[in-house]
Amino acid sequence: MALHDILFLHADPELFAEYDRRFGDRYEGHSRTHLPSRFVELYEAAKNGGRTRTEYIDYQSIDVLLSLQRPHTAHPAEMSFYLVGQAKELLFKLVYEEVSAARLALVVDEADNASWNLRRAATALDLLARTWDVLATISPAEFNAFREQLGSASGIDSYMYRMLEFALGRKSDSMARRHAEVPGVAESVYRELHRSSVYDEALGLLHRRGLLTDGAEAGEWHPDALRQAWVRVYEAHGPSSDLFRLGETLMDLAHAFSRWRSLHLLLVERTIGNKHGTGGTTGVDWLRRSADHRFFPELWEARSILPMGAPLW
Ligand code: HEM
Ligand SMILES: N[C@@H](CC(=O)c1ccccc1NC=O)C(=O)O
Repeated sequence: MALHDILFLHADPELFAEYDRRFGDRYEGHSRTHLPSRFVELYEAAKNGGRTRTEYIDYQSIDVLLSLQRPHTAHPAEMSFYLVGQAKELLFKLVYEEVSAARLALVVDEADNASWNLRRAATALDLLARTWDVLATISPAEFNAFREQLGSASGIDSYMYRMLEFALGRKSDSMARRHAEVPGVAESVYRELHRSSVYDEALGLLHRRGLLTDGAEAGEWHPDALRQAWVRVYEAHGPSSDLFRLGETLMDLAHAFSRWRSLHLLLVERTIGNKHGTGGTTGVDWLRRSADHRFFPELWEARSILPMGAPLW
């Protein structure tokens, strides 16, 4: 069993004592909170008379999940950085799945079912936005202790994040290209790049319901027509309308996403200041521009042109 094998977070002091007895001399350089997973497995198996799994473990592959924490250094703060990064990826996937389900519901004219999925997506994004608080407990010096080991790895290459952006309608050839050479990933990223977004499908529904009537040029809606369509929704429809609820739930999602970006920017500024990013950008300046982006822009812009006075509903 090589010591650089999968490392496992475990709290049982008996386990450490046993490990020390057997491999104490090979322990050097490793955090005392981590042990090779194979060792833990065999130890648990011996203790349980050969039974190594429960239905709980099987149901969510907990053992596999907990064997995937492999920080590259022994610096204690790296485990938090690593785990939060993994947790964010899982949550991006959850948001992506819900957005995909909403897109499908819109294709078949089920606005309320779409809003139901979007509501869950927005709530998961709120949770994602709060995870920055955990990273804010890592001081700049703690982060610098292991930052070099990250090499050129950066969240900018999160393909789950990128697919989510594409599914929401922020398509970018240049961002897709970053994954073009990655087998097993490129296909999914490019499929999402070329698919209609959840916003495209929402606009399709507005069109079929008679709220978006003119302004299509070469298969693209004119932004004026889109702004007017949302103004019509807000003026003529209240909370009892499925289109009103769709508009406001899309807004909840866009709002939560923008909050995630702004809090990321703030966290990065407090942690690395004006240093360049590991992904090759200028860092905070680049993130500031990215934080200005809004999903479903005409929904935001409709706010500026909604007339004063009581609505019609
Ligand atoms: C101390 C922690 C972090 C710092 C200092 C940091 C810093 C940065 C910087 C400087 C960038 C710009 C790209 C670059 O040049 O690297 C970036 C982009 C990005 N980061 Fe982070 N980051 C941190 C944690 C995270 C975590 C945990 C995630 C979650 C997966 C994440 C997700 C992203 C994403 C998705 C982008 C691309 C944003 C976009 O395309 O608009 N970051 N980060
Ligand atoms: N771009 C960051 C590093 C970063 O975000 C990162 C690096 C390696 C693995 C994951 C990362 N971010 C998300 O989890 C930096 O410039 O320090």
